[in-house]
Amino acid sequence: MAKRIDVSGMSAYYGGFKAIDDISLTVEPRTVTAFIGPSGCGKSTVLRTLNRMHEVIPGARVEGKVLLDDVDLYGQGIDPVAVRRTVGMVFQRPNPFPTMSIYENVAAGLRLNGLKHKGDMDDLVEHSLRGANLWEEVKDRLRKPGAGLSGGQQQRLCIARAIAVSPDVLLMDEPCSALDPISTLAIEDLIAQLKAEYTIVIVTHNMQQAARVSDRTAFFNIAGTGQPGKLIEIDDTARIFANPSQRATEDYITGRFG
Ligand SMILES: Nc1ncnc2c1ncn2[C@@H]1O[C@H](COP(=O)(O)OP(=O)(O)OP(=O)(O)O)[C@@H](O)[C@H]1O
Repeated sequence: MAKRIDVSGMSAYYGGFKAIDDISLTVEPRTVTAFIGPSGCGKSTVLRTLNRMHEVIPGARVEGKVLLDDVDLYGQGIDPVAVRRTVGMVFQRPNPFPTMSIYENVAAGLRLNGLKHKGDMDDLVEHSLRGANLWEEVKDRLRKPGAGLSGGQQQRLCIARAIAVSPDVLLMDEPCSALDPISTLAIEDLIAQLKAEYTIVIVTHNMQQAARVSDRTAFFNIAGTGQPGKLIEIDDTARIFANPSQRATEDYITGRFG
């Protein structure tokens, strides 16, 4: 059940340092939005505010609103753990649970959600691994350690783990930056398929990747070291790459800056 994300007037801090200033943007259900911009402009920080991972860092806080459909994720009585179940995340480095088997990596979140029935578990594990385009490669070695897979397979395992608990949104923080080109293409194909069911936001340093996988692109920038990151513009990806409305965006995507 893909949901719409609506960020308004959002600023994010690390202690006294304002890392993000007054961001507003909307992400429609069943679309892929890419966050691009130079290092330190706050792409990962914004991503982590979308599932309340930002505040895990001591002293970090968020101002403003993040709505998932009509629910304010920072509203009173909202459980951050429940938010993280609804808004799944895949990280830069594949991080399967190292001591767990392939099967258990996918099953772990389902067990936390209280699922006990073995037949249901088997079905959901298979469904999630198929959803992550990994089933055929691992179906005969489900009880082997997840850490024994290749980097690209491990990242697809992490995606299987993330989708197993049926999130509404998938956040991906440079999911291909540790992968070779073939594994990168496999993940990009997967993102194109997952879009049918999820709202996806991906941080990437790779312009071609943003152009290939996303419907919308958000360009962030910073005025200088120590300054907060700002959203410069968000628009259809084709437009951002062909005819952006801001000069800074054009300079960045044409490689004149950043
Ligand atoms: N845990 C942290 N504690 C303090 N400051 C942080 C922390 N994480 C990030 N920052 C700062 O917040 C700002 C934004 O960082 P962030 O990682 O969001 O940028 P980014 O655009 O994702 O960068 P990159 O492309 O290099 O990953 C930077 O100035 C960074 O130094």
